[in-house]
Amino acid sequence: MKSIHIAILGATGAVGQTMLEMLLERKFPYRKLTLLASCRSAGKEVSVNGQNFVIQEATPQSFKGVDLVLCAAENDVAGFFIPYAVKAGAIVIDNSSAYRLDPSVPLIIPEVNKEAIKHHQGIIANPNCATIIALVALAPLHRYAHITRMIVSTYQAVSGAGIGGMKELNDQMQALADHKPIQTKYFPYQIAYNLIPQIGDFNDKGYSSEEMKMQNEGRKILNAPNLAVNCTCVRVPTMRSHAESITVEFDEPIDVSTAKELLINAPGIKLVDDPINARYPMPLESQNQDLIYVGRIREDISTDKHGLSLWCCGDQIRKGAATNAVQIAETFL
Ligand SMILES: NC(=O)C1=CN([C@@H]2O[C@H](COP(=O)(O)OP(=O)(O)OC[C@H]3O[C@@H](n4cnc5c(N)ncnc54)[C@H](OP(=O)(O)O)[C@@H]3O)[C@@H](O)[C@H]2O)C=CC1
Ligand SMILES: N[C@@H](CC(=O)OP(=O)(O)O)C(=O)O
Repeated sequence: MKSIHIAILGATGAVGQTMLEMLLERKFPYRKLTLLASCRSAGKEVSVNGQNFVIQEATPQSFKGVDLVLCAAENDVAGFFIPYAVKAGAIVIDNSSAYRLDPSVPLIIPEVNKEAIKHHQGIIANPNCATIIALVALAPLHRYAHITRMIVSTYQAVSGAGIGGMKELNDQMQALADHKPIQTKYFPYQIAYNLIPQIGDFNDKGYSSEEMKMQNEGRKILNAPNLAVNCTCVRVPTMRSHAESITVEFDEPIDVSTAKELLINAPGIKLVDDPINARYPMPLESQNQDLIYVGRIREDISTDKHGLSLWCCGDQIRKGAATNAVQIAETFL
């Protein structure tokens, strides 16, 4: 693809705005850029790096002549518009979970399984943000010794729920400071000064939809249908950058120093692992950038199987969504 007309669907949202920033920051060589959102935003101007862009209302006709669509809308909006975009001949890189488990749709993290892009039939899916963060950190280890089991607890920032989630935390902090009643809309309970162990709906075994993504998407991305995953996802009152505690079992021995060596040279990772000097990944350090921070790497002392535990943090709007999608788009240049 030489001279690209690219569109962002959901361009006013947390992910869509960051996609726009990433296209500009990474100097993506587009010929034309179309920004689409709901009728509520039509005509609004957005400004990024001193450049102004006007938002258009998305309609089924919006995709005529578009080569690439970066979709940053919720499942129902993505599910409605994407078939029109594909019919119009565009390649769609979708951030929603609408198509992720469709066998005809590659589910891509460029650092992990870029080669699968070539099987696309018009749609390429961007994985769940917590899954991207975990797998960027784990893939270099998995290439050395296969991961057979993962036990994960996530600490997910409010921005994972979009622009509305960030506003809700800010508003609640302000209301509490002003001794006013707090409002909840995006989260089921007060999130300020709280933790909420629910992201998505629960299945009949008691796991939330967010927790099942780590298993189902992880198996597809790693091409490991028998990978055993037990995940607990928690919403925490941080603004940006998810954190994860991960314990993994491997089919072969892998010691802590080998794991550190593999990670220090791996793309997309910053190893911050010096606990004696209180250096470990934290969301305030990993936010607003694309690197996944990994640290606290240690032997799993609870088992004599080959196990390691680690802790990682990553900005889920950047590498967990917008940048991952733009990296996929760059493979079409
Ligand atoms: N936030 C995150 O960390 C991550 C989000 N994702 C996924 O990315 C997608 C977007 O999430 P996020 O940016 O957080 O959400 P936001 O709520 O911040 O943004 C939603 C976007 O969708 C647009 N939209 C809503 N309804 C329509 C419609 N009828 N027609 C066209 N556009 C519409 C909104 O436009 P308007 O402003 O006009 O309403 C807005 O641009 C979701 O699928 C989410 O699951 C994936 C990984 C991480
Ligand atoms: N659900 C994630 C963000 C997200 O949108 O994920 P997904 O695209 O898988 O729904 C969170 O709330 O932190």
